[in-house]
Amino acid sequence: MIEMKEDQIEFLLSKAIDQVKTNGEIQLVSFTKQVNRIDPLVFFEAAKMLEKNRIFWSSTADDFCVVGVGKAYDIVANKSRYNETEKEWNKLLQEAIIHNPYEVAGTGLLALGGMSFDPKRERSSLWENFQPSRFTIPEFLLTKNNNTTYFTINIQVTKNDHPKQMLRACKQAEKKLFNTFIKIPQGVGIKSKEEKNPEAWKHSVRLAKEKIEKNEAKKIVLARELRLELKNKAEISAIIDKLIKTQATSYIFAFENGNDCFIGATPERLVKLEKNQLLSTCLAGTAPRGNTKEEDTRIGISLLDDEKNREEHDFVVKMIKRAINDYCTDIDIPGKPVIYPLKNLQHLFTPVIAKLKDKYSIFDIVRELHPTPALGGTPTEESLAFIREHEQLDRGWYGAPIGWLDSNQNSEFAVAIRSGLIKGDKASLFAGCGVVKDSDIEAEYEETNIKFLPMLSVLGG
Ligand SMILES: C=C(O[C@H]1C=CC=C(C(=O)O)[C@@H]1O)C(=O)O
Ligand SMILES: [Mg+2]
Repeated sequence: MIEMKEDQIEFLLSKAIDQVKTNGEIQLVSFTKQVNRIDPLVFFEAAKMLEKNRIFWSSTADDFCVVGVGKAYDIVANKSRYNETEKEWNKLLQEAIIHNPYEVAGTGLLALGGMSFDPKRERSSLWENFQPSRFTIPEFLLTKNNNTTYFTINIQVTKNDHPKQMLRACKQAEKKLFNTFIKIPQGVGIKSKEEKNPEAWKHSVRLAKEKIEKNEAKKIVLARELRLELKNKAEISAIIDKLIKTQATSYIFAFENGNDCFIGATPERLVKLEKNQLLSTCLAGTAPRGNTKEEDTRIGISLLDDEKNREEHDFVVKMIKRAINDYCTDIDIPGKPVIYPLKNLQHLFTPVIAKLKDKYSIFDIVRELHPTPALGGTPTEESLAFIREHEQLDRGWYGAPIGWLDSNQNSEFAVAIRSGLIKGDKASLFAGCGVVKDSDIEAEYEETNIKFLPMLSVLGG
């Protein structure tokens, strides 16, 4: 275990303080060490003691998990959010003093965050605590990658700081965070459920179909909301715990903001970058799971051959192919989808592999990909305009890119679906579906009902 000595850390902090005194720039100091294994969820629960916002992210398939606590710095952006964020991130990296001897993805100086689905839509009070785009460099970060665990402390240094005091504060926080006696609380259960305007939603599906019949669009994704009242204030770690246990092939995420928490289990990768290796996913087209193995296989086979679902899916494949074409080489996309099974439903899935050209970054790709026709539609602008006009819901961060990036050019973004916004003892769950020319309104309605299940079931519904 390589660990930095205290006097070395003190030296780095003093150096950083001196730099702030001379150039007045935002100065981050980051140091990482390997630590003994700890359950990231126990760490997340222990972090409650510090009364700071927490972020949870796991990609179960890769045995990868990061937990962020507090903020060393927030990159908040508005209108041209990709450019603004990239510029600020690069500037922070340029000035930062980073001690991270491990070239391991997800360790060291890292930002976690997300953005709203549509920056042109006015923000409603539901999402008042979630900016149009925010990436947090957490003060404390636990990373679990391939069975090894790392702990990073990120500090924004100011000119009046004292290295010794800072070190003492860090050590105290660290002690609290690594309290392994912490127990994960129980869930709280649901008191009541209310579907928000199901008839108005069905009407908007009818209007979307009419628009498609008139050839003004080919696909429009429409979402709706399920409001819940919980029996008590939600326990975020209890929800994460259940999501991990029930949604083994999804990303599990939680972004806390005071009393609010945006949380979910999404199967949809937007993009993963390891240096220049790019992975993306086309995921659209849905059917339920069967009750027996035979029924399940039969449903899967008919989903693969179903014209309506294939059309929904193929719009996504075409768009992603086109979107990355100028930015990548060696693009490999199979000609046919396969089945991606989840606990409550199954999807059509086409993986995308490519190499990112040197001059481009994760921000270029996220900007080009979002929203794919799995969440927006085809053509993009027409479908977005329709959603703005007819959807009864402020999507906020639902359906938008969420993820992380580190200082070693690794990053991963998912599309925030199968999710909900928790506000104390209230919750709003979101689910949408792709409307195409052969859509049946009642069948689409049923599809959204199944898509509520991953969140609904872990909340006790
Ligand atoms: C919009 C959602 O799902 C998308 C992703 C996969 C399949 C979809 C579908 O078949 O309609 C949707 O495009 C959602 O879960 O809220
Ligand atoms: Mg669908």
